[in-house]
Amino acid sequence: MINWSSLTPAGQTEALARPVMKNSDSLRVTVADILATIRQQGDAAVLEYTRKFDCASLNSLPLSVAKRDELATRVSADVKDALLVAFNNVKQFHEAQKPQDITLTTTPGVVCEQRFTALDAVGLYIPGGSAPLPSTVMMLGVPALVAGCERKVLCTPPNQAGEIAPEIALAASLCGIEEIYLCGGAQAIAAMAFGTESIAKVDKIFGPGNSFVTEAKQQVSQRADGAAIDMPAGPSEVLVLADGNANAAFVASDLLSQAEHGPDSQAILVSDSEALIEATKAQVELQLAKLSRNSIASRAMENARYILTGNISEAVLVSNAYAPEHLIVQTDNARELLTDIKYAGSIFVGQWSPESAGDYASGTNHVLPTYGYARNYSSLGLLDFMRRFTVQELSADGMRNLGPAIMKLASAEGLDAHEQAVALRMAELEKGNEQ
Ligand SMILES: NC(=O)c1ccc[n+]([C@@H]2O[C@H](COP(=O)([O-])OP(=O)(O)OC[C@H]3O[C@@H](n4cnc5c(N)ncnc54)[C@H](O)[C@@H]3O)[C@@H](O)[C@H]2O)c1
Ligand SMILES: N[C@H](CO)Cc1c[nH]c[nH+]1
Ligand SMILES: [Zn+2]
Repeated sequence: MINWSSLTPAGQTEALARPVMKNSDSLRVTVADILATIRQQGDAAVLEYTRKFDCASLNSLPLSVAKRDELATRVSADVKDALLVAFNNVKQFHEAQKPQDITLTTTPGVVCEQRFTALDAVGLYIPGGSAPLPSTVMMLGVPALVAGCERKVLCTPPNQAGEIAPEIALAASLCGIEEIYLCGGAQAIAAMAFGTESIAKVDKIFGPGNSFVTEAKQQVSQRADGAAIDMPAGPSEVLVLADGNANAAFVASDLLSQAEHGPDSQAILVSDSEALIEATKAQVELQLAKLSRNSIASRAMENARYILTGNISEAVLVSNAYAPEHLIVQTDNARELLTDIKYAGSIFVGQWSPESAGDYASGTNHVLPTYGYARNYSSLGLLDFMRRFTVQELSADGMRNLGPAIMKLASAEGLDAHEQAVALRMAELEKGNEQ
């Protein structure tokens, strides 16, 4: 247990350090090598990396729509029903995010508009190294569907049989995704960003993944010939902020639900109650022993932090300093604390709101900024799949009204051609030529 007030500022920074950031230099080099190889060798290199990292020997990357649909029939009826519940909630919540166009007359005769249009080609990365995630298909596929993106390209690592999980196939079919490629990791990101013989380049890449995927997304987004990305969404994180009245079993289960994603996941409990921290630790041991992914979760829990604060206000400050991907608030006055919480990807309020609800089925998006990027990035939403652009139209009167101000500003900046573009029109209007 870490006693927050006994730490120096440097100690506080160290206590909130993310574990995966430590080997970032070698990660950068490994990923840069993979990207360069895919740019030079295309499909052949993607297939080779797939053999190496996913132990799947494939002859080609696409998975046909017929195969997608055949795999989807293997999903059991109850899982299909649950997927439909989740699909409908996620769809409703993202449909509610549809933006309104704006049309405004700023000066008589000067009309300004803001319009929205769907991105053409989007790349959807679905992690699959450790667990196939059909829920992530919906978190990316539903907003792409609601936005109306023309091409939806899904890449996910194949299993050793060279297939994908039936649930991923069904979720893809619900979202109308017809282009599926069997590849994962940095090589899949490179293939979508630069294009290969079989995968045409996309405009923007979405989706979470491990540190190789996250680093690859960062690198392709920095190249002119690469692609835009949604956000850095890497290994899962959860911070639970709880007071002495919280249910220790609930708190432990929330910490473990993220720990089981991967050994690099991070789980943090911040509380003003030493008793709650001790009870949670005991619950973690009890529950951990029964998990099927015990060894993964145990390794992640080696990086877990239990932080004791003087009061709940200080706990909120700790949470803001960490800027967690998920913040679960289990205190008596959970909703009241919302006004003081500045940075978190998604917030779960009260003891009946486990992170699992948002991960699967409540309707909010589970693709969220990690590594502290919740400070300046937002949770994924419909607008990320759209472009915003403006339109303007000046009538002759609009030109008469606004022209003098434009000419004055152009002249002040010493930009004669700008001034002339207005002056020529004003001269025509003075001659009475309005057509
Ligand atoms: N932030 C979010 O919104 C969110 C949502 C869901 C999942 N996640 C996270 O996504 C991650 C999924 O990770 P995963 O590993 O299960 O699947 P993944 O699909 O992200 O990664 C698997 C790929 O990693 C590559 N890889 C593995 N070892 C490698 C190596 N030594 N060198 C180069 N490449 C290598 C391989 O290409 C493999 O196909 C988890 O950390 C989970 O917490 C985050
Ligand atoms: N917790 C993950 C986001 O960090 C999303 C997820 C998918 N399946 C279960 N959980
Ligand atoms: Zn999860």
